[in-house]
Amino acid sequence: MPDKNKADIHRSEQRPEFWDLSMRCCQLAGAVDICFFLIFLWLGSPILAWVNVISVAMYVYAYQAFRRRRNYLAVMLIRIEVLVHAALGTLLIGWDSGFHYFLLMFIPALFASMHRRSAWIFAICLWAYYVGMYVLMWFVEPLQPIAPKALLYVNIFNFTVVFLMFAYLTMYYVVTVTRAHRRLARMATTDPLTGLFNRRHMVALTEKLLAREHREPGNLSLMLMDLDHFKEINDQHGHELGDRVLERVAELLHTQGREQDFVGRWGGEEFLLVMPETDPIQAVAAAERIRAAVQALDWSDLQPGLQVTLCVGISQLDEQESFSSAIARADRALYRGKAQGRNRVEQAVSGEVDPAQADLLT
Ligand SMILES: Nc1nc2c(ncn2[C@@H]2O[C@H](COP(=O)(O)OP(=O)(O)OP(=O)(O)O)[C@@H](O)[C@H]2O)c(=O)[nH]1
Repeated sequence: MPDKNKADIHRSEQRPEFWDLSMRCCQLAGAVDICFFLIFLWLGSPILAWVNVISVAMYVYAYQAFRRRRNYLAVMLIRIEVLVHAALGTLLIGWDSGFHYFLLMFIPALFASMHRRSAWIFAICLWAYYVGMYVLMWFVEPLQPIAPKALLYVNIFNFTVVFLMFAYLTMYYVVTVTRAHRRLARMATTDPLTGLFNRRHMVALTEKLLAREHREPGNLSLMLMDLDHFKEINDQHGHELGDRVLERVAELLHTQGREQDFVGRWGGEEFLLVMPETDPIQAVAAAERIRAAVQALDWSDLQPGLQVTLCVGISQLDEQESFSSAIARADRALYRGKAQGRNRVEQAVSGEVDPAQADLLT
């Protein structure tokens, strides 16, 4: 493939929203030009009517070019159409027709599609073109004038179209940018496989909670969970099936928490459930419920006979204790559960881990 084409395709994959918006512009502009064709036929201005047929053809072609990702060609077609159409409309029926309003639509498009320096150069050229046309029409009479009332209607129509297009495109742009922001925020805070919060976000959420907890101590419980013999599941049935197991367990954990709890993927096959306002008895009961629910999961659709269990380590935040220290205690409890045969819930001992060592674990 020639390098130029490759570069064009590469550019087309950047800022997809802009190209999507450009395709919408083609549809809108094509529809407006069909209206113009009918209006100018009715007003008895056949040259302008047929100019609009050419314009519609150019927009159809530009739209097809966008679909084939030939964005450079499409953008050139649109630019030529708008520049020539505005100039012809103005020359034929006068400045008061308002065809020059369409040139203003270029300004945001230039800055959205080009490097800043090129955009400024084009914007200055556009300004010169606009002012040149205005000055020219001071000295030249329209070549195919229409009745003053008709001119007023054309002006109002053009103004309204540009007004609506600006409003619509701005709204579309804002919606697209907001959606992109949300997508980025979701990607930054969730684990792509399970859809649960990722470790970084869990730390951030819990730290926030801890700040409140240290001001007004309550009962904050941490539940660290780790699937048993997960390496064997991967080794015996494949990594793909291992991923499905993680997804299904994550789904279950997501449904088990209360409204104030939050759950995330802490590591490979480790999960963390943070439970505010939960005393040790409630935490153990919740952990037992989860342990039993995981054990009871039905895997027959994925791998008949598969059995999945997990161990849970629970810790309660001690007064003025750091998050990493509480997690480290839960981790110790968890591995006690592993050592005692797995598929178990274990409670951490208060003050079990030296907070200095605990920092190494998060
Ligand atoms: N399929 C899959 N496997 C993962 C993922 N992340 C980590 N693992 C695997 O999880 C396994 C964890 O194994 P170990 O740490 O030895 O623990 P285990 O086999 O569960 O043993 P115990 O925890 O002692 O019961 C490793 O084989 C990792 O490759 C993942 O996203 N998908």
